[in-house]
Amino acid sequence: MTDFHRSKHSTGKRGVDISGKIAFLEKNVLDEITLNHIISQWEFPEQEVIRLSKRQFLMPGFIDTHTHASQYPNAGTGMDLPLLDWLNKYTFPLEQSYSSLSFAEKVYPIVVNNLLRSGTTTAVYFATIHLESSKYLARLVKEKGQRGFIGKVNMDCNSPENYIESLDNSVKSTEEFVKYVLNLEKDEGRENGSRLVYPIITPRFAITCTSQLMNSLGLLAKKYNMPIQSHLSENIGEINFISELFPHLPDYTTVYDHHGLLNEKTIMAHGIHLSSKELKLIKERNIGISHCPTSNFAICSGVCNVRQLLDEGIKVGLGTDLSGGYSKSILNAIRNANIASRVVFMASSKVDDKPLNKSFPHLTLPELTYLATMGGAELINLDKIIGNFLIGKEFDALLIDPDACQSPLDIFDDLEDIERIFEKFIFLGDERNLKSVYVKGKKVSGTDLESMNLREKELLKNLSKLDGGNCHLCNPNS
Ligand SMILES: O=c1[nH]c(=O)c2nc[nH]c2[nH]1
Ligand SMILES: [Zn+2]
Repeated sequence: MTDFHRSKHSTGKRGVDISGKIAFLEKNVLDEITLNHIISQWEFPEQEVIRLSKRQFLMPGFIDTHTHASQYPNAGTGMDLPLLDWLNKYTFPLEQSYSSLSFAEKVYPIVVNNLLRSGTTTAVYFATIHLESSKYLARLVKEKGQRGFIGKVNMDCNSPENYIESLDNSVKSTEEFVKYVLNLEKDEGRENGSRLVYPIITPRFAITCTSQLMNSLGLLAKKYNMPIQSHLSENIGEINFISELFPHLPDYTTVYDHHGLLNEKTIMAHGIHLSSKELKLIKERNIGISHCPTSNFAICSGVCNVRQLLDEGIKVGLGTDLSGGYSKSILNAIRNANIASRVVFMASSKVDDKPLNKSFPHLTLPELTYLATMGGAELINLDKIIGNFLIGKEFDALLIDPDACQSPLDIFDDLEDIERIFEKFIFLGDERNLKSVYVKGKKVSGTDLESMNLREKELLKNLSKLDGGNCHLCNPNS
């Protein structure tokens, strides 16, 4: 039996307390007598105990360390071109549409709802260059109860004429955006735990930012002690263009360093084609790499050697990189990170030297799970607050139901233990298995009825075959 509890009433110690923090953990609660003992010991009301069924379990929420909310409408399309052509043909024209706030109002709620539904409790977002639409995304993330880092994108060169900012405007509107996001939670005392939404400085990449803009953004990040995100070493054409633009600097990583953009709060997406000198600099500056394998495969950017990054002691998290990556789901990123690590191994070994039937250094299930949770928390410097279930951390969690209605997992009772069920969820599961999604102790999404609005319920009812499974939709009496 596994139970947890959330109390709103008392300041006494609780499973998950009123500020959404984990107040205690108890092991081996195997019968009602022990449970009742714990209930009275911790003084919480019986009706607030949530009992998990035999095979249900909790895991930390997923952290998507790199995604473009604005590119969501393109997800699943446009995979026929490499990065720079892909940006020009598909991505910039879509992003330009967010000059209209009403376009953002149509798209962004769908993005945030869908990421939450996929178990992404924290997302690090790129918006677009547009101030009002970016502010709207930050408001929305907070309203929906997701944890988020929101970046107003900066681009003042090498960009389409209808999707570019002046240097002056870019810096001014970024500072306004930062102040706006910082003020969103101004009235909510920090005794309620960490904030939910943070601004993040977002030079798109060194191709679309002048030296003056990058310098100014580095100073702004310093002034407000803010994180920074960008793209690094994703594609060979991109790297060649960088060396044409910055011939006086030795490599791509140094370009960012030279402009004051690398520190322990910097997240760089991709980092596929890095030299050993660049790896050394990345380690020295303690920046994190967001590994985006779905995108790396989809637009043929390359295969990132995550084992090497980890061996160098570099922080790594996972990113979906919508819409270079076609999937919004971190489960999908985990699966592609697994494949990428095997591709790296197979490409680097002669089958004669290292027979594939011996153990090989692909990423393991614990490592993949780590990248999707604690690894991400380290990148965003929230590793003391979220990422696992230590006492005192905030409860960002997924309640997984392997037996959910129309679950893609088949469980064979005679064969399974919890490790196998967990592995099956990671490789076969999807949002149908996410019964509840919690951020800071509050349920923000999930398949159970209470968390859905009417439209969502109708939609799910239509999708469901009403085949007598065990969810409320299939079986209203259950
Ligand atoms: O995958 C990517 N998506 C983008 O939108 C982008 N912009 C610069 N570099 C990029 N890479
Ligand atoms: Zn990206």
